[in-house]
This record gives sequence, C-alpha cells and structure tokens, in this order.
Amino acid sequence: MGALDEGHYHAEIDNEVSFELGFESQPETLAIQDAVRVLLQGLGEDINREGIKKTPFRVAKALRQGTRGYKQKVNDIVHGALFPEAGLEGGSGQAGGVGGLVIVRDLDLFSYCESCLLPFQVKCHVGYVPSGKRVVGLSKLSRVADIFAKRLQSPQRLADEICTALQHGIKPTGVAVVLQCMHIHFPNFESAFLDSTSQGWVKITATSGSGVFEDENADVWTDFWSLLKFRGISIDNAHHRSSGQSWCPSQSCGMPGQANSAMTNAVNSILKSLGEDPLREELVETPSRFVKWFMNFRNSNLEMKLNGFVRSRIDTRSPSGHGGNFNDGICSELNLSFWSQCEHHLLPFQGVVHVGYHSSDGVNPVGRPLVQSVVHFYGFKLQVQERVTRQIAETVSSFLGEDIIVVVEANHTCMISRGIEKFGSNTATFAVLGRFSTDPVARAKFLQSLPDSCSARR
Ligand SMILES: Nc1nc2c(ncn2[C@@H]2O[C@H](COP(=O)(O)OP(=O)(O)OP(=O)(O)O)[C@@H](O)[C@H]2O)c(=O)[nH]1
Ligand SMILES: [Zn+2]
Repeated sequence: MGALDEGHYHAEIDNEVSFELGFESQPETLAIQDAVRVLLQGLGEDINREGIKKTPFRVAKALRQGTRGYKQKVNDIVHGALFPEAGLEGGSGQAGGVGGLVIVRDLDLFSYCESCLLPFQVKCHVGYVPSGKRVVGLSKLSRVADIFAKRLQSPQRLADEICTALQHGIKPTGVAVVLQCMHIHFPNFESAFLDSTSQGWVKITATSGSGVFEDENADVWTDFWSLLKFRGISIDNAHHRSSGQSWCPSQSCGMPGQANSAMTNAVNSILKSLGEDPLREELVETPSRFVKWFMNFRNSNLEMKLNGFVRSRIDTRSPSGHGGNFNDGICSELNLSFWSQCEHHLLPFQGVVHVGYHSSDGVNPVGRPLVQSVVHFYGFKLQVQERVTRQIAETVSSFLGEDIIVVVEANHTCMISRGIEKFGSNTATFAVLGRFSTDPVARAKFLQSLPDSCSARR
C-alpha cells in the first residue's frame, strides 16, 4: 500500500499546485469575478471601496475551491488504495477483510446548498463491510466523501453519491453513509424585525445504503447505529429518501418575486463557471432564490431612517444620572439576535449581541425592541464584525447614555466553508464607551452576567 499511497499523494499535491498556479487568469475565475461585481453593484455598493475591492477575487477563490469536486475523480483516489487483509481464520463469524464492519465517524465536511448557494456543514459517518479479503485505506473514505461534498448538493443526493461511489470503487459487501447536515437559517431582513427567533440551524440527517445496507431494517444497520450512538447520534431525525422535500429554508420563503435580471444572469454565469448545468432541475430557481436572500444586505439608507427613529425617542426619554454606585446601575439587553454578511467573502455571519448600559432607575428608557432594531439595521448589510460592534455601541449610546458595553458573538460561515475550515469556531468582539472603558470592575460585572451558552454557539 505504501508505494501506491505515496503515488496518489503526489498526484493530489500536483493537482492542487496546478489549480493554484493557473487560477488567477483562468476564464472561470475571471467570469466569477465579473459576476460578483454585478452582484455587489446590485446591492448598491461601490466596488472600489477599500473593504470590498478584493471581494470578487476572494469569492471566486472560495467558490472554485469549495466546488473543486467537479474536477476530481473517485477512481484516482480509490484505485490502488485497496490492500489485502485476512478474514477470520476458521470458525464461524465475520472479521477483518471478510464481513468485519468498518466505520469512520465524525468526518467534518462542508458542502454548498444547491437551492440557495449557501454552504452547509456536514458531520459524515461512513461504514462498509469488506469482502474478498481487501480493505481500503481509511483516509480514502474521507477523500471520496469530500469529492462529492465539494459540489452543489442536497443532503440526500450527497449521501447517495458518496455511497454509490464507494460501492463501485471498493466493491465491498455493502456501504452505509449517514450525514448530519446543518444549514444556516435563511437571512430575511423583513421577518427578522418581526420574529427574532429564526436563529440557529436547520438540521437534517440523511442516510444511504448499498449491498447489505440496502434494506434500512437490516441487522447490519442496527450495528451501525449502535456504534454511532456512542457519539450521541440517534436515528430519530433521519431523513428517508421518500420524503423528497427540500430542507433549505429558502424553499419555504415562497416563490421568489421578480429578481433583478442582471443579478440572476450573474448567478447563472457563476453556476456555469463552477461546472454546473444551470438548467438542472434543482438549480433552475437557484439564481432568483439567491438574489432574493442576497438583496437583504443591500446598502440602503438605513442610517437615515434609524436616526429619525432614534431622535424622536431621545426627546421623550427621562434623563438618567450617575447617582449612587455605578455598578449597581448596570443594566443589560442580552441575546439580541444578529445577522450579517461578511464583506470579504459574501457569506453570512450570525449570532447574538449583548448590550450593557447604566441606568440609575434600572429601566431601559426606549425598550428592548429598539435596541434589537439597531442591531438589525447595522447587521443587514456587508460588514465586518468589528465595525458592526462599534456602530451598535455608538448608536445605542445616543439613547442609553454614554456608558455602553457591547459584545457581539458570531459564527462566521467564511471560517468554515473555505480556507482554514475551522468548524465550530466562534468570534467575539467588544466595544466599550464611557465609564466601561475605564472601569474594569464594571466591565467584569457585565461580562459575568453573559449567558454561558447562547445561540451563537449552538
Ligand atoms: N477582522 C475580521 N476579519 C474578517 C471578518 N470576516 C472575515 N474576515 C477575514 O478576512 C480575511 C480576508 O483575508 P484574505 O487573505 O484577503 O482572503 P482569503 O485568502 O480569502 O482568506 P484566507 O483563506 O483565510 O487566508 C480572512 O482572514 C477572514 O477570516 C470580520 O468580520 N473581521
Ligand atoms: Zn440552502
């Protein structure tokens, strides 16, 4: 196996290098960059603005690397990676290279949703029953799964494609694939103001089986689920092929309305550049769905609206002085829901915001909904987390007083679905104004009041 594995290793490294070398001038990369410029202009952005000047290139890089599976072949990975391993010597039973179940659990992958083009996370578990006294190198199971994850997918299609590819590549007695998929909730500017609960993730478990796993009720599935149960995984919410319904939250937003045709054409061009057929049934509505959610982040004149709103509230609020012990008057609005769009990669980041302020009578003079509105006003546009944190702090200080502390905790899709692939990472940013910037005890009092587990980390 050693020699063969080494050969494959070098082949893969070579592929990666040539992809990187020619990448910048390849027609597909240039076409995606042009399309991203059209999308940014559709949002009302200045494409030469410092923060987003490099965004077309970053998006092209992220999308092409994130869908590199279209260019990879299963045979290149599996062929030659099988090696002999004896089965049970005499007696009855199954073990080793004949009938001994092998499972690789907890492979972290990400894929792109074919309905809305947002990335989704996948925890992948693969099992197979060897036959013919041959087993496959464990890393190959993960590599094959990744080939299909790095395409535009739905969970069931992804599970089926991994399963079929492994069945053909290894020719074992059977293959089982279980995928736990998590899709970010659909960003919606309008409904976020009405319903702050559309946070967190849509979760689904998709399964696929071939050979001895073809029958969902077979004993071998029971063994497989039992081995997964040690990892806290249960069959309860497993998605069966027959249900056929899309899991993507964009589908439940109704049919897309009239979308900007230059923008939908741009998305069509991206699909083609990635190696997809925009006429594939599941992709036909994708450009208009994408444009619909993307337009939630248009650069409209939100500050002006907000300023009018805030000014009228300021006139009616009761002044709050600093009498007594400052720390006794620390108040907070915790777990305000937060949605934004990373201006570097055009990917969502989502989480919660905590706002601390001082009030001698312990009363929020404008109420929580206004603070929540401020969070949404600054969230729903192309942002970086540090900027949105500062903007929230500055704005709430105009009605909650000059002593303000703001913590934003968010999951960045761009930390998962590209480059470094840091699954489960979470970013916290911090802004302090007035007394909170000079008084560590006041800061500590507020920070200690933050909930341990909040939706940003779920
Ligand atoms: N500070 C900050 N950085 C962010 C935010 N959102 C995304 N980023 C980072 O923006 C950077 C963009 O860096 P580049 O090196 O130009 O782009 P890239 O090649 O796509 O990034 P990497 O693959 O991570 O090296 C990355 O480090 C991202 O993690 C944010 O809200 N705040
Ligand atoms: Zn989706």
